Amino acid sequence: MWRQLRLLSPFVAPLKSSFRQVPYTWSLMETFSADTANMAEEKSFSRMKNLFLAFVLGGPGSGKGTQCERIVETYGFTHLSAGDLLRREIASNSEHGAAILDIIKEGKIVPSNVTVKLIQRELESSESSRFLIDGFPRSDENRIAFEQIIGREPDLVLFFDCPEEEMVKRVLSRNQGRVDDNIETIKKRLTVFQELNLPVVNYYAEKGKLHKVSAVGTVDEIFERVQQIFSNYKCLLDQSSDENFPVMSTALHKQ
Ligand SMILES: Nc1ncnc2c1ncn2[C@@H]1O[C@H](COP(=O)(O)OP(=O)(O)OP(=O)(O)O)[C@@H](O)[C@H]1O
Ligand SMILES: Nc1ccn([C@@H]2O[C@H](COP(=O)(O)O)[C@@H](O)[C@H]2O)c(=O)n1
Ligand SMILES: [Mg+2]
Repeated sequence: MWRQLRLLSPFVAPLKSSFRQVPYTWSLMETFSADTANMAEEKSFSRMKNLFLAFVLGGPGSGKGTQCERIVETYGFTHLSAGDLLRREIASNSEHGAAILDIIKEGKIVPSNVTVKLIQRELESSESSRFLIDGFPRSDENRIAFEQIIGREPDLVLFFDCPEEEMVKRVLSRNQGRVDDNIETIKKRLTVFQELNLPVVNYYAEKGKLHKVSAVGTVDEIFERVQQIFSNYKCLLDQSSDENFPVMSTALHKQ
């Protein structure tokens, strides 16, 4: 708003003396301001509509991040890990940083508007046209907030299905210094996974968008399963073709 006022100051100055014109000036400025906001919203809406969005779900340690790395290398997606975005907020001492840290330590879910706004910022500021949104949505509330704020649904949802024992083993041997990689927090995260994440998985299964991938086996074996799935999305992916990454089509033609 103040930026708008500054921009309009040359027009406002000659009117200063005329008291009766002030309300008119204000309403003019508010109209300009509202127009600018509407234009930004329309621009964002039209960008969001044309993106290829894949949600990547799975329990803690199921291998989401590992497989996302492979998908990025092969298909040129941009990887947005909701957990990484939240950890970045903590590291940058931002407004919500301390509260986010407490929630992550407890293995709970951060309020959806915080996470969706972080994702929105990345989607809007990137030049990429295809995104993997990893570890999101973690609850129905997450999913609904995304639909409301971003205004659309994903094109596909990958779900890495992994036995609990294997997930615990992988998390405990991850060694990346994460505050939530300890047995107490893992137990809580597994409960949250059962109670809040799985309903989202079921929601997308009912909508026919879910692709369940067995997360048992080597990284290569699992990635082969992922490639099978992506081969069915060739047309849709080509529509979101990224001039900077023509490898997408090549990789899919190799199938
Ligand atoms: N197929 C696999 N076999 C054995 N170890 C694996 C496999 N895939 C990933 N890992 C290892 O398991 C650990 C967890 O993997 P990753 O970080 O990809 O999981 P994640 O689903 O992203 O977990 P989180 O939700 O906690 O972020 C990592 O140390 C990773 O190297
Ligand atoms: N949609 C999300 C995603 C993550 N969190 C919190 O971050 C923790 C770590 O997430 P990873 O995907 O890196 O495992 C997770 O346990 C949650 O506390 C969230 O709140 N919402
Ligand atoms: Mg991860």
